[in-house]
Amino acid sequence: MTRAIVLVLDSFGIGATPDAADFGDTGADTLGHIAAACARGECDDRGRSGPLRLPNLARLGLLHAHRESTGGWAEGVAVPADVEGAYGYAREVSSGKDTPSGHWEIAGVPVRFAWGYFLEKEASFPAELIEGLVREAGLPGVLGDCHASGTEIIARLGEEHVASGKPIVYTSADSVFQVAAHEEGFGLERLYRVCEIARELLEPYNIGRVIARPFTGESAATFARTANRRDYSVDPPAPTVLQKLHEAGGEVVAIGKIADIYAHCGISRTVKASGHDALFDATLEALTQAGPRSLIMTNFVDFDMVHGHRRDVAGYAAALEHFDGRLPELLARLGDEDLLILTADHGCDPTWSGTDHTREHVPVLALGAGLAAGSLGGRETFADIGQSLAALFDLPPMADGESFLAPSTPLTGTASSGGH
Ligand SMILES: O=P(O)(O)O[C@H]1O[C@H](CO)[C@@H](O)[C@H]1O
Ligand SMILES: [Mn+2]
Ligand SMILES: [Mn+2]
Repeated sequence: MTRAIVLVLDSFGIGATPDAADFGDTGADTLGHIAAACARGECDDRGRSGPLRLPNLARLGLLHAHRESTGGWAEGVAVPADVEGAYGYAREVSSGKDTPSGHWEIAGVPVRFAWGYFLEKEASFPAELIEGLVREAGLPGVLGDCHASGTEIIARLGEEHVASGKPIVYTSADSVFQVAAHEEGFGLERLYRVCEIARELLEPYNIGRVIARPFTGESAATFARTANRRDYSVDPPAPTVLQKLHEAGGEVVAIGKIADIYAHCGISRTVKASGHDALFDATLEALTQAGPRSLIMTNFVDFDMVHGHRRDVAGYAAALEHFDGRLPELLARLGDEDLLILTADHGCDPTWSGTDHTREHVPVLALGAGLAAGSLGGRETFADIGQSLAALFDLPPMADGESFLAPSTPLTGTASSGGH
């Protein structure tokens, strides 16, 4: 029985990386700044109050990992006497601080090439791209064509979109082309079709993702994005550990956005769920069903999408506390040979300027598979996770990363005994 559960807390950074200055992110610290705001009483909102409480993540070593990353304890958060997990922090070698780069690097494949970006804040897209999209998708035109926050732009242009039938196109500091349209007025399937056409037209521009952003509501005051978001990613540049495991006969269960992020490469089964409770429930259910050689990977997107990008500090704190509160349910279901890894794909410091991601270390919290409790230190790349998974599943080593699983763990013995 060799099973791994990888939970990606989307955007949960634990302190700026050495190269953060290249991204304008010197001093960013998603966990540290949320903790400090809570300690100052600034997050007494929506049913939560006081210092940040993360007892279960702390037992796994989160606070120790954050201290190793930043040099200081997260303010006001209770530090446990004993840490039960192996903990560390990892820096990113990929060129970007976007979601696909982070996830692919976690799976052992860093993105060393430079993505294309739309850098202009206004009139962001080349005229021939928009002309092609209007022509091929039969559109009356487009709105937006700028850098924007997705919630702000539907409040600003949503009514004009509904009246005109022109979809809203926008981008950000990430390598993305996003299309927002009303789910009923414009039509969900039509929006997906527009995105598929855009995906093809964007081929020369080296853009990582096209994202469909459907919304509902009657007016600017009530427009709200729905769970029918869909991401159209390019394929990872090389086979990830998900693909290696899948091809070797293992089962890869992708929960939430995971399948979209990996462009459906190396996925055995996709489980869609919306909201952290549903994602957590789906993860528990998948673990109950998981066969002897399986990887369950879940992306908890709301940390990023609902709180990080929205610069909603109290909401981020509450979401972390809620996630932490559910962790014991998962820990209780883990077998001795199971490996649990908690990590993140980039930062999105909700106290930072703008609305974009922040270049940060991510936590690497690991439990099980014979790992001793204690520090894994600073890891040179997120790919150490992918390399560890390759070792766990007795796959050929990945080109990048160093495994943190000791060669003498019981699992290596299981693997070499030919049990699978
Ligand atoms: O502001 P919204 O639409 O949430 O967009 C954000 O989500 C995108 C993909 O994660 C990022 O590139 C960022 O721009
Ligand atoms: Mn992300
Ligand atoms: Mn994001």
